[in-house]
Amino acid sequence: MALEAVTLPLFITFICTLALLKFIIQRRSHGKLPPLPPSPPADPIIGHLRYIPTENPELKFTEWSKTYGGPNLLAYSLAPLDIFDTHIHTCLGDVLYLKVPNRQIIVLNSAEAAADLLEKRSGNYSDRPEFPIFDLMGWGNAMPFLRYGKKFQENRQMFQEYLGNTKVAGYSDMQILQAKQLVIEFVEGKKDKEDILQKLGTAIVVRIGFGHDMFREADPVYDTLATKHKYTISHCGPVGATPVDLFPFLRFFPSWFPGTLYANRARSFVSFVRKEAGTAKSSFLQHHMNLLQQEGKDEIHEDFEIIKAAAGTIFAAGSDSLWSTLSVFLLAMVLHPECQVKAQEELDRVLGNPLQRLPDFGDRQSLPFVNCIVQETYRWVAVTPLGMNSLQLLHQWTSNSETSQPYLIERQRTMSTMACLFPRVQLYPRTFGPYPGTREYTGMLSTFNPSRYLPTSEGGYGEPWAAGTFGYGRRKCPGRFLADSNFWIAAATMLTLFSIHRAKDSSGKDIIPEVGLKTGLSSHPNPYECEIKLRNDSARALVAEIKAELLAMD
Ligand code: HEM
Repeated sequence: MALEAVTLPLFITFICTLALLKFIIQRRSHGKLPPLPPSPPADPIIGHLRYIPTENPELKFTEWSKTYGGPNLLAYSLAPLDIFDTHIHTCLGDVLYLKVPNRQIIVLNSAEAAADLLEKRSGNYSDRPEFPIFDLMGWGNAMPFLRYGKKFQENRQMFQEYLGNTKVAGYSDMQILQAKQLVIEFVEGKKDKEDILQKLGTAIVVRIGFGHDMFREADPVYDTLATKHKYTISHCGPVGATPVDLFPFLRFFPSWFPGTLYANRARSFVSFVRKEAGTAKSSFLQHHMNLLQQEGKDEIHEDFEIIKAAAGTIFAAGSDSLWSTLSVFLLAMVLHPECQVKAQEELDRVLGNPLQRLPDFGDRQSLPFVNCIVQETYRWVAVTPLGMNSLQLLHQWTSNSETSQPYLIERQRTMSTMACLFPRVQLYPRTFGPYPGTREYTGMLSTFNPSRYLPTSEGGYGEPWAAGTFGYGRRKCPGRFLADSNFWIAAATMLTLFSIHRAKDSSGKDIIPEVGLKTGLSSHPNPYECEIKLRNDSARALVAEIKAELLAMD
């Protein structure tokens, strides 16, 4: 008893001394370390939670960057300071530090800052944080949400094999056919333009992922996919920022508990993609299932789940992103008829005037201005798969602490790159040299100007393609070759055949759409109106040929 009376206080004193020593050592070592990147004022405990808007947070980040952001000196330890020129002090801030409960965020506001970390040190910045909301939806095995490790690398390999540049070249006939179907749907005018664009985005990835060919008219698989997917994208909240993401324990609480709304919506989402998909034609799913069977693995094997998740990812990551990109393209054409005219002059030179044929992939090199429109669409309003609302998927730091001058970044400080802010970096004189005229960046309203990429001898600014459309480093979009070729052929075909006009109001005046993005799992332009008409008689004749070709295939 007496011994216990002595040992307990001794033990408590020992523990307290250890804790005190640890605290002193940490304070000392942190004293020597550089500070965190600059940060706007925050609340105690909840940090910036109250100040990060759920709608278009990227605009707030831009505003904060101007006031609080620090220069991109993350590369300090990789390169000598003189790589930064004298404009550095006048630049908008490249790097911001934000804190919300359970998560610390480094916002990289420029392509250089993003490349410095996510590309040059991608070995360290390729992890992902946990996304409980997607676990609940049954997407825990889907590549975008996988932690960096063996499973991720195996997934990545599967994607690269099926969606690599050479493999995608083999899908060109199917992509051209889908672009033709898109044309006919516009000419028939039976459906809303967004439904037509969504169907194109879906048809291609469903064919590649699951081997299902979508019919032009009602298709039960498509109808289920479209309805359920629309529900999901509009009900799951901002990725990585729902209450359930920030406080994972909420998923275990009953539905009436505040904050569990997202979890309940997610629970009600079934992984319908896997059930609905047919596997009749050669596809990603069929190819990998055959491989599993050859290895003697049956349907309850863990690898089977991984393959189903990968095929589901092709659909989820690929369909909306193409749909949104096409919608942004039409919006740009409505707002900038001068770009349309210039592209059509180029198309007429290559395809004949009157038109002799539709464009195909072999024409891409001969159509520089069409290519500029494609690249400017990516830059102007950035869309990301799975709707990061211009925030790319969070990259997470893997090792213990990063002490690169002048900022300290520790483990669990989650990296978030901002696609929407990459355009802004192009205003920096230090990046691309001085420009004529003043160009003010105002978020996503920045000027749509495809000529910026043309050489100065042709009246352009000679800018390189904007960085970051498909992400950075080891998590860069594996579907980028497919996405880019899908978008290119659809855009080139539409420009060849159609003129895209502003709709008129009741008094006959042009309706000029406003540019804005929806927030949710998918970043999509706000609804806008436009008129799509055949451009001339030769376009009409080509459409009649396409119709006959498609009818013969039915
Ligand atoms: C215009 C269309 C598309 C755009 C703009 C786009 C863009 C992106 C971006 C920005 C990321 C995040 C990269 C990062 O974390 O650094 C990403 C990831 C991803 N994308 Fe795409 N993407 C598109 C189409 C597609 C398509 C068609 C597919 C599949 C067929 C696809 C599959 C994926 C996957 C699986 C990931 C996750 C990669 C990982 O976590 O390692 N994407 N995409």
